[in-house]
Amino acid sequence: MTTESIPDLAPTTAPSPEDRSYDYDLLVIGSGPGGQKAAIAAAKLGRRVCVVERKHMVGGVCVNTGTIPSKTLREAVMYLTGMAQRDVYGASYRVKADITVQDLLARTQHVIGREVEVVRAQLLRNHVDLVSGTARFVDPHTVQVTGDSGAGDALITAATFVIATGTSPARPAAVEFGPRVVDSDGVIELEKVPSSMVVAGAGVIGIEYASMFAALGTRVTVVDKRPALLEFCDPEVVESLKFHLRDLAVSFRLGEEVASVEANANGTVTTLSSGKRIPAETVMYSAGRQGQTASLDLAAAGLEADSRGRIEVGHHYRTKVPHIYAVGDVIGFPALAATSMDQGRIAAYDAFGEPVRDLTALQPIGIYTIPEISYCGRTEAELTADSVPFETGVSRYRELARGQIVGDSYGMLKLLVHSDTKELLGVHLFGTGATDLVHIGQAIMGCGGTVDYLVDTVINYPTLSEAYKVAALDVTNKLRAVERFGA
Ligand SMILES: Cc1cc2nc3c(=O)[nH]c(=O)nc-3n(C[C@H](O)[C@H](O)[C@H](O)COP(=O)(O)OP(=O)(O)OC[C@H]3O[C@@H](n4cnc5c(N)ncnc54)[C@H](O)[C@@H]3O)c2cc1C
Ligand SMILES: NC(=O)c1ccc[n+]([C@@H]2O[C@H](COP(=O)([O-])OP(=O)(O)OC[C@H]3O[C@@H](n4cnc5c(N)ncnc54)[C@H](O)[C@@H]3O)[C@@H](O)[C@H]2O)c1
Repeated sequence: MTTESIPDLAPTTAPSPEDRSYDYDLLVIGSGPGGQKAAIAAAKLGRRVCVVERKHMVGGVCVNTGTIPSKTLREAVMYLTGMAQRDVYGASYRVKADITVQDLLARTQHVIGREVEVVRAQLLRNHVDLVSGTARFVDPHTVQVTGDSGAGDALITAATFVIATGTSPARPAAVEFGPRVVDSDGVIELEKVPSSMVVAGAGVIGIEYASMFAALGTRVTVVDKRPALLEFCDPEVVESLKFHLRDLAVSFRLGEEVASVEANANGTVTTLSSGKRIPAETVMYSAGRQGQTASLDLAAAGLEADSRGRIEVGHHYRTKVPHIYAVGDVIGFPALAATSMDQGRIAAYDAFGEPVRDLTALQPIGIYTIPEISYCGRTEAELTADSVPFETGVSRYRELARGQIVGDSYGMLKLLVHSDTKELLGVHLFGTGATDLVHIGQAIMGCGGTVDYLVDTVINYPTLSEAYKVAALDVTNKLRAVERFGA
């Protein structure tokens, strides 16, 4: 939550590096992407930095329960099911016939372990102290750290603070969670791949896990109270995703609310507000997240959180208490790992008077469904609402040599181009490599480039990047046709 109401204070309120009146120049609470980058940025400025994190959570939600486990699980699913190769070797192609949770977890645990080591090593070599435990404010310059091992509490003082405590899954009071009813933390600890599953809440988390389980052969029913899926994305792309998921036996119950979930030893029954009852072996709840601020005693620091546990910040992520910053998921939208990292870096620079630029408005979105989705810039609906004249250019992977080689016949790239200036306004991708490929379009848009750049640029062959060239020529042909027909 960023707001204009918090004053943009400058210059820094932090003491000089020589001032030793506090234990640290910066104390960071939480070691997820936001906290890590804040700590390292401050350490690079020669500051004395400490990070407080729970023993089993080094690397944050990102490494332990969120981004990294889910994306590694997806990779394991893609490999073991042979999903990406079925266009080439046939619909019955599998790398392994009976995929167990152990098969999937082997890869996930390996990657998590390595990532935790990377985080520890980076903090260590930058001389950042990592203190194990849960932090709670005692006053605006002091936290009490309760050790995980039951060791006594420690009081640590600091001149400045970055709160990067992230979020945890929101758990409705009416739903009893257990072995059969899990949230996104519990789904990576299931004992077996369920034969059927209800996914309650089709945000990004819900739809990514729905894709993975559907690929594993689970019969998935997706329920969401919103009438449309991923409504911020290009509707054509979302339609393609739904087509693919339906092909994997996913059912959609959109515009429907989960009223209650009953679980027993045999399975679960999810009741919707419309009265429908859906039986399934497992239910995964992914109906939003809650800021992890309850344990912080924010009032002792002069702060408060909203009803969803989020902290309000102003320019450069400063809270209303000038020496305390908040970054990452705990401040709300967009709640992404990459954004959190940059917010952490910017907050640390601001705290210590280092000149820093704001993030550019052009933010990429990457959704790791099967197949994956990515976009950057404007959507057709936004441009139409703003009366911006535009033309589209489309490239289908099935017409690219690399698309045939990798066996992706469904992928597509769509460019949105200003009809008069030829400026690139948006890029939307669906299919193999979408989350990487989007950055070509982002770079062109970031530099104010036009579609002519793509027309005049030679692109390696055979690559999926060639989709940009094909789509650019498509737009240009359409624009030329308007001129020709108009004349
Ligand atoms: C299932 C899932 C999949 C995701 N996939 C993606 C993705 O593909 N791409 C993407 O960009 N983002 C993804 N995200 C979001 C991404 O994980 C977050 O945006 C990112 O982790 C937020 O970073 P953060 O800095 O806010 O800290 P977090 O990673 O949220 O970590 C916060 C840390 O603070 C610690 N903490 C909390 N309170 C205290 C306290 N009082 N004392 C000490 N420590 C404390 C916690 O233990 C935790 O380790 C996903 C999230 C989930 C849940
Ligand atoms: N690839 C990525 O970038 C990625 C992946 C996963 C998560 N994330 C981040 O994590 C955040 C949280 O994701 P999320 O999916 O948990 O939250 P969300 O708030 O985006 O989605 C929750 C969904 O649950 C629905 N819902 C809530 N209560 C319901 C009910 N009773 N019945 C039916 N539907 C209900 C809502 O309508 C909403 O669509 C995202 O906003 C995103 O920033 C990002």
